[in-house]
Amino acid sequence: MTTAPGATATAAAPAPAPEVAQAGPVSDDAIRTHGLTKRFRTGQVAVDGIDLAVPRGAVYGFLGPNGSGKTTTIRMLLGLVAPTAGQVHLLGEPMPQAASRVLPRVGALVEGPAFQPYLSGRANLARLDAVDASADPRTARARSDAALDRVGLGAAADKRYRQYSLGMKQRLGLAAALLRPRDLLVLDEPTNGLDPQGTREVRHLVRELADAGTTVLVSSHLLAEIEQVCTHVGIMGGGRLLLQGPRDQLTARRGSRVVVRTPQADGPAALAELRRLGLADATAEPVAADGTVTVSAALADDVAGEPASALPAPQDVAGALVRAGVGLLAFDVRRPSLEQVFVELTGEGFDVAR
Ligand SMILES: Nc1ncnc2c1ncn2[C@@H]1O[C@H](COP(=O)(O)OP(=O)(O)OP(=O)(O)O)[C@@H](O)[C@H]1O
Repeated sequence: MTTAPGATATAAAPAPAPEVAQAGPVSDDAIRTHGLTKRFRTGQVAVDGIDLAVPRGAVYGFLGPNGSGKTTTIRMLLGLVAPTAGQVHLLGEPMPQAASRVLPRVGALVEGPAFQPYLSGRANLARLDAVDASADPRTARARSDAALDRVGLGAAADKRYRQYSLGMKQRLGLAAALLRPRDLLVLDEPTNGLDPQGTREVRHLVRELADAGTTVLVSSHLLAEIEQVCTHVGIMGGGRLLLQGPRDQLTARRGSRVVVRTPQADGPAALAELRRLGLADATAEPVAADGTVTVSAALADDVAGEPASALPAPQDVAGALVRAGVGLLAFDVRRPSLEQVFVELTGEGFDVAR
């Protein structure tokens, strides 16, 4: 669990060396793992051979229920925990060998060394900034203030850390990750403890950082909270990476349906036409109070068991219905949410603990 937000994992890292030849296989991804595995002494395999691929420039939602292995994976990515097996490349360089070169370019919000409880938020950031050998001490105050403002903590900058709410602590952890420009941000449950407004602000911040060219990996067990900001998604379950890829493709491929509303009299014709077009699972809902009927059918290849090319495009379905004389009051393509995809894949609710 990520309960106590703490300092960045990068705070104590030395300055980046000048150009150094890359070691190991070169990948263009911001994060790449091969067979990454963690077996704890208890015998529990918390992470089970995962191949994570986070393209540069992506906002990668690293999602999964409590206990699915997200935090353990993130700790291995950052070199905070040694993998039992497998490899990690960050920004094209092998970890942990290249840690001193790579980590200064990586901002992280992870459970870790606590902030000093009796120091203010600003003073805590100043401490972290001071151990960064590459940071100019003359501009330390400006850096801390900018980071505090960015996460909405400007007004509480002089309050002691111990008086911060959980949400304020979480924001300070984010501010620490943002003390300097980063190529990659790794945020473990950044919305933990935040109210809906704070959650929206984090989403906004993530989008802003991504627009400025930073790759972001953001973990959450609350899928709906984060999925709207992601370009890519990886879903963990029981230590395995169950699904990974561009967000739109993941929901487009599974369980999309065309949904058509017609006058009641046209319902049977609509149903027949959808079946004739080869769409699976065509069903009609009971007639609504306004005398209309909603008919739907599966549009996705894996549901129909057909290659995608064999299925008509949505606009062709609409055209065929009109040609068949069906009165169209509404025509829609409904994609499932990521949560529905997850439930379909695992047969479990998203919040089920292991
Ligand atoms: N140090 C440890 N020793 C033994 N088992 C551990 C250790 N740390 C984590 N685990 C176990 O490994 C599994 C994965 O935990 P992890 O914290 O990585 O999950 P998570 O997906 O981040 O969950 P959450 O959303 O609750 O933070 C859990 O079953 C957990 O109990």
